[in-house]
Amino acid sequence: MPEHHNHTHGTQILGKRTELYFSLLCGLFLLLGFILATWSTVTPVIPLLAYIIAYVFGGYFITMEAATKLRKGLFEIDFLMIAAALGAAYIGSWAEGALLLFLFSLGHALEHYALNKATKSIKALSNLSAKTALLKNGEALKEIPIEQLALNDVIVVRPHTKIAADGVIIKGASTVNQAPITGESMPVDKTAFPDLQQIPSFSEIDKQHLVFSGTINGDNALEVRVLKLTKDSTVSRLIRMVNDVETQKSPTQRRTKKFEKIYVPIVIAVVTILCFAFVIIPESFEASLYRAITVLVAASPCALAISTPSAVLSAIARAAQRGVLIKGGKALEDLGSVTTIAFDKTGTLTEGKPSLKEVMAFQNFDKSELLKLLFEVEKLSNHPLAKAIAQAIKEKEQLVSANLAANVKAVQGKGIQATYKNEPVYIGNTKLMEDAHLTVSEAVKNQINTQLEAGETVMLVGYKNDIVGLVSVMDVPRKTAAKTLQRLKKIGIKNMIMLTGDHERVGQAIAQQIGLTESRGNLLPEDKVTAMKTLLKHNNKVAMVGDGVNDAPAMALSTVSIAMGAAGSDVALETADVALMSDKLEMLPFAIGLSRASKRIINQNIFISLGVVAILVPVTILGLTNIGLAVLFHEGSTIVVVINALRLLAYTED
Ligand SMILES: Nc1ncnc2c1ncn2[C@@H]1O[C@H](COP(=O)(O)OP(=O)(O)OP(=O)(O)O)[C@@H](O)[C@H]1O
Ligand SMILES: [Zn+2]
Repeated sequence: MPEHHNHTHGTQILGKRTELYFSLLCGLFLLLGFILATWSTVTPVIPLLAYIIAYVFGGYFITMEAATKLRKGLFEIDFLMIAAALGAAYIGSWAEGALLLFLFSLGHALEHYALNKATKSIKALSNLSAKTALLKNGEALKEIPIEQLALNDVIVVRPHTKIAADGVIIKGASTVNQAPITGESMPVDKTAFPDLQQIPSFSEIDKQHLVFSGTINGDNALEVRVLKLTKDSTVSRLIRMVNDVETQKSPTQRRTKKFEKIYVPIVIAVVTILCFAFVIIPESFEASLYRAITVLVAASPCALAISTPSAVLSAIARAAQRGVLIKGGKALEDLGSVTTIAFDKTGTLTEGKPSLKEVMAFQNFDKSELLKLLFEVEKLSNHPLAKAIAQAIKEKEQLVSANLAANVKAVQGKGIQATYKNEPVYIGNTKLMEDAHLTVSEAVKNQINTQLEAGETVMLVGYKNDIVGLVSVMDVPRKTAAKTLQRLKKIGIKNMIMLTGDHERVGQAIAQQIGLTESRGNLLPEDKVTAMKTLLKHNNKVAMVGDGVNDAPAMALSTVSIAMGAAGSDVALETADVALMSDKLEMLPFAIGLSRASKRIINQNIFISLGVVAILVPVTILGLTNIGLAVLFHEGSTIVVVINALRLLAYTED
């Protein structure tokens, strides 16, 4: 029953650990009672008194929980435990009853302690943020609480201090330790945004100019323009999301819960029947009751209840330490069971920062005019191809923006349309030209093929009813891509498929270089959806790794969506099931390996919990053990299961 492990009912008079102290006090009075009872000269009333006090301390929290649940009409483990303890008292086995309450409450206090430990690394995130910021006001600096920061405020970040807000660097260059958010241990180089006149929105700025609240500045001072309020910062949202994660149940958790719903009433029924065993077999009512209570203890599915949530939480905590946000038990279990992964190409398997290869003018169109057109139009688009083209031309030609382009509209999977000097312009693939009723001549087609042959991504430029030029770029695979895919294969991923909007041939070339099993090109976003549907039909569970640029619909459809570089992308962070905060593809085998390990541990835990019950129940029914041993094994398995789950906190890839 995961709920009762997540919060405590009743008093907290001894602070956060009241539950633990109460349990220890219970144990203390139990011991006292035991000593007094064996000390023959005292009257039996005195040890009894000690046992009663032990009952009060041991039973307090359990009774509170049982009562809350009873009010909701739920009979759960706590209720069973109270019944067992009261029954033990009735038959005069006060010591055993007190032992039961002691171990049960200790077990639970330890569970809570363990779970707190698991959530601690996540909760530590909330301590990440700086408390104050150095606000720059003209030349004056003023220290203010971060909550008072407003958008577009400029703050100064001194060397080796925490960055107090999400924003863009406007002055200075430094290295920043982003480990708290992305899990990357290497500091990242950051520079000022080049064009302070026109600062785009947060998610359109290249990450080398962005800083995040909670990360740590290196050797040089920075000036940062605040682009997000404290409550909306990446770290605040991370904390919020991780807190939500705890309340989402995994499929196994739901299944065990369902099982308990049927199982617990059966236990109650069997135990009730056992109370009347004396009717059939020659024994006293007390003997029957004793057996019934022992069976009750043995049959309680306490370990089962804690086995999955403790593993899920430990795994999520471990992932968070490495900059991987897994949003709940379902995502974790799905990720642990996929054997098929679909990848987006641009920005996922490739760097996403293509270099400009060729700019070619046709039809006597002036080349420098073509360059200018490309720069003006592409700088208005935030597609990675557009960014690369605009940036490269700008640097090469030393262009400054003249704002000659307007009305930019992205045509998904095809390119963009806009106006340049008030005339319609189209930049994109052949499909886009066809849509615009521009005929692609044989000569142009041949030129496209030449470029494709070299592995370049080709785009055409249609302007004033003519195809006036061609531009090609080349994106390179991430350095770690090939190795990562190899590792994925090793841990059991069978199908790795690339879904790209780029030309089939470019896709094939990249796929071969890095070792994908399959590549599909020329896909519009809706084709990616269709491809995903087909994959799901054949493989049942499919993960999709992407950046959300043109693959959001396909990602949404996948069993488990994985966003890369989520630290800079609001949408990806919010919508993906798993977010790799860093841009590091190599975190994928870690995340999947961890998920698989969790699945294994969950299965082991369920096996242990059910196994102990399966052995203990017949043994107790046959009267082969006493209540003390039943208590020891029952609570022992709970503790074993929790410790097994905690191993995930130390998970590393082999
Ligand atoms: N802003 C743009 N400027 C020029 N061409 C574009 C632009 N956006 C898209 N295109 C053209 O449309 C094609 C498909 O784009 P899309 O965004 O679907 O995929 P992609 O970025 O090439 O690859 P992936 O699907 O792997 O991310 C591109 O290959 C390019 O030819
Ligand atoms: Zn429990």
